Amino acid sequence: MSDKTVSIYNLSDLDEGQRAALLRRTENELSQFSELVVPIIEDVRVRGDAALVEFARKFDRAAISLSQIAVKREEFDAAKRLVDPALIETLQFAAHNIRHFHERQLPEGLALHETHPGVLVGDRWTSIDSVACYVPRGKGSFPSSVLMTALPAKVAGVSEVIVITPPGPDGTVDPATLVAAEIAGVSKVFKCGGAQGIAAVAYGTETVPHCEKVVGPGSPWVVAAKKQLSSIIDPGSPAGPSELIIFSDGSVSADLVALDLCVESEHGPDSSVFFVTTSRSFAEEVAALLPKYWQKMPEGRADFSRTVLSGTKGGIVVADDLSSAFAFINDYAAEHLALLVENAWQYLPQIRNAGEILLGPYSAIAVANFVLGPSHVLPTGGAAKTTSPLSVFDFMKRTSIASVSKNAYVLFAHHAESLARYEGFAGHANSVSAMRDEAYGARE
Ligand SMILES: NC(=O)c1ccc[n+]([C@@H]2O[C@H](COP(=O)([O-])OP(=O)(O)OC[C@H]3O[C@@H](n4cnc5c(N)ncnc54)[C@H](O)[C@@H]3O)[C@@H](O)[C@H]2O)c1
Ligand SMILES: N[C@H](CO)Cc1c[nH]c[nH+]1
Ligand SMILES: [Zn+2]
Repeated sequence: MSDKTVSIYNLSDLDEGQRAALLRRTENELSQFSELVVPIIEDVRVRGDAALVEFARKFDRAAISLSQIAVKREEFDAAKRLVDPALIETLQFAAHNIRHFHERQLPEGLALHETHPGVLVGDRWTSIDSVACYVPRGKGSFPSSVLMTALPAKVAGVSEVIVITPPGPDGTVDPATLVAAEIAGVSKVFKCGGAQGIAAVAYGTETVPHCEKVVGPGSPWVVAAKKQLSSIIDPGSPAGPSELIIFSDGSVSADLVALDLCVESEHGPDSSVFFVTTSRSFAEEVAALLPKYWQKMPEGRADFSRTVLSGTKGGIVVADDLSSAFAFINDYAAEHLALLVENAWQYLPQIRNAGEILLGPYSAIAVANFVLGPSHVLPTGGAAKTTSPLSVFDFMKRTSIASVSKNAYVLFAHHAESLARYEGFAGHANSVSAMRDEAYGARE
């Protein structure tokens, strides 16, 4: 047991520096990881599979051989025998909801509008060619993350979807992760995690194919490697250590708030979890309840939660009024935001920045993490200010399409020539004027 106590901050007592420190996440402090991943990445670039085998031994304590990097058919079959059928049913339930949610997101393949007679402009959406889904395995296993990344990619139509994940010390992939991959229609799974896994899909190795993009959550090693390799592979939006802000006006029980504070704080000491409220007495009530719920958790997880909630990356924030509470929430731009209040819809207009907003106690954070439908891979580290949750759009690209008829060309050529001459582009101007003359000629 530990004597750590939950941090309680009075927002109005904080100076600018202290407030800014609360908004900072582990992910924003990547410098030590950024340096350490450089030799790992370089080694994978130069030595490929041989480096992956060595790093699996060093960082995952897994003695795998070159021929064991790619998961074999027999390993999928063995995994299915090992996983409880009830859990397989749950994975199928989650997959159904995730697939359904993302199918509804799909844009029209080709959407054109006539802006002038004879002028069609619009967008064509096509899928990207290949993607690697990173599935973590350091402080737990994440079959749910397979579904939350691979299914949107599959729905988007990506033809090559692979999974990379660290091997366990026995050299195997977590069995439920393999079952989830099969449910998602992914047959290529590779045993490589951390920075070395990201380098493998960026450069390609003898066994691991190069991919156009890598998505999925991961430890700071993964996040730092993605940043480092962003000119070689599209690293997607950041998905670092889990984050949660709970807001409550006191209209639900303090127990409910305390229980949900334990949710994302149990991921690891690098997670960030805050409870924001305007009531000091409610804050103290929630803080006093936390030890009761830590006792109901395994010591390792309880210790992560205590560390987060009693440190500087978590705790309870007491605001003087609702407007300063929501100002903090919007500045923070949390990955997950839970409104634990009776009438949650009333607060929705106050929130501009969050990866997801869970309205009311039944739209529970744990339900959203696993089975609701929207992907649990959401922007972390404050990126929710400018980026969106993982969706089919991460696996598709938009191409502008335009078609101008001969008759419509005359008007457009006239205006294009004006701008071309103003900007000093004679080649541009000549090309439209010559073509316009030809079009005029054709009309006369
Ligand atoms: N944002 C999301 O959607 C989401 C979802 C699930 C999990 N998460 C987060 O993902 C993270 C998962 O992290 P994790 O650690 O459990 O798994 P991980 O697979 O991301 O990291 C483990 C790997 O890191 C590498 N590593 C560990 N120590 C190292 C060292 N000293 N030097 C070099 N490499 C080293 C190893 O390769 C190891 O396999 C957690 O922070 C969790 O909060 C986020
Ligand atoms: N909290 C993670 C996303 O931030 C999702 C997850 C998976 N398993 C447990 N939690
Ligand atoms: Zn979680």
